[in-house]
Amino acid sequence: MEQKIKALALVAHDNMKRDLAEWVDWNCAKLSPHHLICTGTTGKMVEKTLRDHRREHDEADGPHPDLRITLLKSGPLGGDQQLGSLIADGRINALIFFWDPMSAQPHDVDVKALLRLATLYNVPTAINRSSADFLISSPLFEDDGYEPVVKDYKAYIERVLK
Ligand SMILES: O=C(CO)COP(=O)(O)O
Repeated sequence: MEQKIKALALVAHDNMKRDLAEWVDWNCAKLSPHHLICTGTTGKMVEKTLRDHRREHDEADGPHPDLRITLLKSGPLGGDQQLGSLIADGRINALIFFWDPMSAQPHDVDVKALLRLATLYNVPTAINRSSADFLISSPLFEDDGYEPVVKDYKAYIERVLK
């Protein structure tokens, strides 16, 4: 049976982009069937990595599905916020975000907001290579029936203000 297409968000800060490129290269076959949604510069790198991988491994891997990849704005120019908005709309199934623990970012508040929304909406999130390895190799990654539970915020929404 065909696997359901997931919307996978991929993001990396500049110092972590090499790590993400290696991870994407290693996981090309698992990622390729899905819709990849990336911040701008990360997306360009992910797309190049996947195309190079396919060119090199063409015969070994057999026919490839078309790449589905969406490039949002670059992170510091609003890409993290665009991704956060997609999460709030329930349109992201997993977030792989290799953020840089050693450098301050000009858009630190956006980074924090993105990670906050991913937590709030219980989106499976990986923040480094080992957690990304665990996420993509989990049987739940292949399980089309798995729906993360989102807390019921009805009481909060309907609270009476004095
Ligand atoms: O800054 C980012 C995430 O916070 C990533 O943005 P780029 O993919 O455009 O480099």
